[in-house]
Amino acid sequence: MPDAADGLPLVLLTNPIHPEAVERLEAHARVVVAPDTGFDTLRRLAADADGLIVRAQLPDDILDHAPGLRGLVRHGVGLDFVPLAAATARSIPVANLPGSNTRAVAEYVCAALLDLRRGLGRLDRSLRETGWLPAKTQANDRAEIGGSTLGILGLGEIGHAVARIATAGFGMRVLGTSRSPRTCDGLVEPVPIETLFEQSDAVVIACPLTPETRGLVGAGLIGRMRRDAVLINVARGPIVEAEPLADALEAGRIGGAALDVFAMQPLPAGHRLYACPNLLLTPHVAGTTATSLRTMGLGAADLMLAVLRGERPATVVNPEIYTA
Ligand SMILES: NC(=O)C1=CN([C@@H]2O[C@H](COP(=O)(O)OP(=O)(O)OC[C@H]3O[C@@H](n4cnc5c(N)ncnc54)[C@H](OP(=O)(O)O)[C@@H]3O)[C@@H](O)[C@H]2O)C=CC1
Ligand SMILES: O=C(O)C(=O)CO
Repeated sequence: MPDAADGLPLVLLTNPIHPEAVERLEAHARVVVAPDTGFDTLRRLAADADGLIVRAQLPDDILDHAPGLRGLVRHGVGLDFVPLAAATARSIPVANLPGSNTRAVAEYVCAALLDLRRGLGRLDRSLRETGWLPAKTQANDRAEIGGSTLGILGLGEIGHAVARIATAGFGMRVLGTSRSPRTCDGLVEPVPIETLFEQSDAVVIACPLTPETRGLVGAGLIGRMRRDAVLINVARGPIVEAEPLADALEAGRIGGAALDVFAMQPLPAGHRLYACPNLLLTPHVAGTTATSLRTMGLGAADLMLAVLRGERPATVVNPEIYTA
């Protein structure tokens, strides 16, 4: 592995990662954790970096500030956090960790679906704040999940995992829309996106953020949802337009929603979404469990060490740099 001035290459982490992963990296590299993820901080620290492990959005021009960078590794799946085209133009390998947090996200989807349907959080707050009210005023008037219809937009790792649990665990009918025709081993009925929104009791967004998916779920599709249907977004905030969603929730035109991701993260204080009824908000944690953090950390460390040894990382997403 080529040496930096003090004998070891420098790996910059945008955020802390699992301690075992840091230990693995430190056997071969110096590790620096950014004190914050402000773009100026990341640009400044990138100046000396040989490798960058990414858990936060990077500025588009980060590579202009990282003359010695030899590889970018995404601690997770979504590639919208990294300037992929710029890295490819500079022949810098980019790798990610497909499947590393799939189960965590699928379990989150189930938790959100159950809470939106059964209202455990709401009932807990009511019991503590108001006391024990007559059962009929507290009863959940929503249908059971079993036998209802789930719609999944994006039938990749997460979509497939959710479909498996929904069919085997809940006995749901599952509809799906994806870029390539997919049935997830026959578990999913492929349908056009309009049908997905019209016929589903719950819609899960599980596709990447791309130019095609940005703003895809707007007033048109939200307006097609059934009155008691719920929307769960675990993918990326900009795929779902916040204003028409807030309008629909406030007017009671849909049954509820759960959002783990937002166009602006952190979701700014005072944002309209905080006041919407029947809305569960979580701070981009669907893919984060003790299990997935260890898997992602060790996976990212191994990919980075491969890059620093001059090897092609196993999950490189811009393989064309090796053939050009
Ligand atoms: N909230 C969180 O903590 C997490 C969020 N995520 C987000 O979830 C996304 C999906 O993750 P994952 O399932 O692991 O990724 P995958 O790449 O396995 O799956 C994404 C799927 O979306 C499909 N897709 C792409 N474009 C469209 C489109 N325009 N319309 C419909 N489907 C489309 C892809 O189709 P095709 O197969 O044809 O390419 C693919 O099947 C990630 O990109 C990331 O942004 C991921 C992990 C954690
Ligand atoms: O893996 C991803 O894309 C995530 O969003 C995890 O935080």
